[in-house]
Amino acid sequence: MRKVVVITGANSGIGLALCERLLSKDDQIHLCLACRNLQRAENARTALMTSHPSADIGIVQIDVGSIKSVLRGAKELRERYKRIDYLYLNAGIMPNPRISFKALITGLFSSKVISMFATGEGLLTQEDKVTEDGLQEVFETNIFGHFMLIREIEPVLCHADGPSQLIWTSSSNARRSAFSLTDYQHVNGQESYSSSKYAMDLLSVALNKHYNQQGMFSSVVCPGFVLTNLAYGILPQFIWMFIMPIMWLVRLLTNTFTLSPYNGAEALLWLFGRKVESLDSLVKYHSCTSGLGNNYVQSSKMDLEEESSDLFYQKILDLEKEVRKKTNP
Ligand SMILES: NC(=O)C1=CN([C@@H]2O[C@H](COP(=O)(O)OP(=O)(O)OC[C@H]3O[C@@H](n4cnc5c(N)ncnc54)[C@H](OP(=O)(O)O)[C@@H]3O)[C@@H](O)[C@H]2O)C=CC1
Ligand SMILES: CC(C)CCC[C@@H](C)[C@H]1CC[C@H]2C3=C(CC[C@]12C)[C@@]1(C)CCC(=O)C[C@@H]1CC3
Repeated sequence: MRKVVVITGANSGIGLALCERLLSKDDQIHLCLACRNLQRAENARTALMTSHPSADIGIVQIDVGSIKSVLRGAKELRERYKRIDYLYLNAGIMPNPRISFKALITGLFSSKVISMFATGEGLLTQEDKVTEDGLQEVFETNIFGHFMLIREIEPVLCHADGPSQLIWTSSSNARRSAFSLTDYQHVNGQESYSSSKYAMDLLSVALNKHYNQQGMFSSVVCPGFVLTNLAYGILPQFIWMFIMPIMWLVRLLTNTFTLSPYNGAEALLWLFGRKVESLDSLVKYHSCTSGLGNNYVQSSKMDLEEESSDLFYQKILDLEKEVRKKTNP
């Protein structure tokens, strides 16, 4: 039977590169592009069909920043598929990013220069806003919408006849100090992206604890720094192209400058087909590119305590209840 692979945010960047690479690895899969914009999803399907003419590709409209859309999209997935083998939780935003050039210049002359390039720590702030659902946009898009999607399609993800995998696109920018259990949506602060990506680590650990016995396994990936629409929101594309030689030099310092979506998708692809017994819930998988341009996957321990993961899980379950009450009074 064909493996069913659903990917959110599949129409561009890392998501689209992952689709290309999955089809090259296994052309027998059924790929489902879960995107908010149908025209962009159609364009992506056309591009994928050009390189893989016999590919089996479906589309489902899901805006993970809208509860209504997630519920509608999830219903469609439940009706369409008996089982989903892989769910890549990849869609993500970093709205209104601002670089602190002062921090960048200071960082260049400090001992933290390598970690600054690897994680972007201290260099970026964002401006978040409240959605129609009354949630912080970055939290809802990057985390909560995806969580609701998982909960809604649980019946097709959890089965006795073989495991299913959840694979989150997190970030090296995920930082414990940007996250607070008392402000898990990051209402107060300007590092909503970093906070949401840290929350992803906490959630993945909790999901493993609650769902492994039901056959569902969750992993977290860091794709490195990749030049995609997300990066073009930080600096215009022509500037990135102009400083490309500098970025290749930075690659000599840190293997996290993967730069191309193809390279960034390395660890996401590596997890496809991996035996779930070999995965460690407390580990993140990093896409890495060497100075010579070779790709490989590296793992690192997550910076968290299981107790925080449990507490966050309880909070997200409470929020789910509240949101469901509002949606179906
Ligand atoms: N680029 C980088 O350096 C890094 C990126 N990441 C993560 O990788 C993931 C993919 O981003 P990347 O490929 O870089 O950037 P892109 O902007 O190219 O891709 C983001 C994808 O997410 C989709 N998306 C955004 N908001 C929503 C929404 N509300 N509902 C459904 N889909 C949505 C976008 O759709 P649309 O085209 O309609 O906007 C797009 O397909 C993100 O989670 C990002 O945080 C992690 C580490 C580094
Ligand atoms: C000369 C150039 C190399 C200078 C670029 C400086 C910064 C704009 C970048 C250095 C590290 C980058 C980075 C990200 C954004 C751009 C940088 C801060 C991310 C935060 C983008 C989104 C992520 O998920 C992680 C990235 C880490 C590295």
